[in-house]
Amino acid sequence: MEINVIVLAAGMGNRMQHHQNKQFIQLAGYPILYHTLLVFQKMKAIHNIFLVVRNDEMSYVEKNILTLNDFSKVKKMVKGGNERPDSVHNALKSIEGEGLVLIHDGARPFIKEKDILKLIQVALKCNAAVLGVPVKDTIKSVDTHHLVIKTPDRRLLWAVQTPQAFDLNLIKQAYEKRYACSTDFWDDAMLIEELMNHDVKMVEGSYDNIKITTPSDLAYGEWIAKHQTDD
Ligand SMILES: Nc1ccn([C@@H]2O[C@H](COP(=O)(O)OP(=O)(O)OP(=O)(O)O)[C@@H](O)[C@H]2O)c(=O)n1
Ligand SMILES: C[C@](O)(CO)[C@H](O)COP(=O)(O)O
Repeated sequence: MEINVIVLAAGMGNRMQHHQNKQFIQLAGYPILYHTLLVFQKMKAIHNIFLVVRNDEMSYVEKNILTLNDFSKVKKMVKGGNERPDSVHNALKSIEGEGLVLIHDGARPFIKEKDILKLIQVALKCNAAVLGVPVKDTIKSVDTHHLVIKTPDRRLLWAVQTPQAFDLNLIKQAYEKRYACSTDFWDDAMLIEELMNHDVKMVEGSYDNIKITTPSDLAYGEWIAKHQTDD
């Protein structure tokens, strides 16, 4: 069974307000994207990595990141699209055959091997699984005037992360149908939930698996890099 990973690195990083793509910023001495790729490169269970980057950044990545280690599992660099789902769709089109695909944000460098393995085990059984953590804050739903509509039962709320793992054909079919999705969708699993009438299983991950999104995440990221353990 082939296990493929799509690593997404083609965003603009606007919320980071940095002159460079946020994935190229140094964290614990290496570019963020380097850390992310290395986790998957080192795993026996992972066969192929499809790295999605912006067209004008392909040669930068080739020269400045892929040369920092043995990244032989990176089978292809795929051109990113305007929005995250366009980037995912481009990558899915370049993966052939059958198997599992894990979709991961390049901006989540603290993903742990043990959580990926747990996710894969579940996805192999049920074809669609995501990593997440129970929310720590109380969440309120509000209307456009910020009037509180509802306070959902916190015990049932999880913050979803990546990787998200799917049977390759299932997620390909979902992406083919995505223009039929009437609402915006925020992650890949939402397409499976909304368009494929298929269950998605939540797998408990780690709070450290943050997405580097705003400048304060960099300082927190340095702290995580120093203190992270395998458990
Ligand atoms: N067109 C896009 C948009 C996003 N991504 C990737 O998807 C991941 C999650 O997106 P996010 O953190 O929102 O990144 P950006 O879109 O770059 O951030 P921003 O919204 O601040 O511009 C990132 O690793 C990003 O590079 C991508 O590959 N292609
Ligand atoms: C997919 C995701 O990382 C799950 O938390 C998240 O939804 C990506 O959102 P963004 O707006 O692209 O940061």
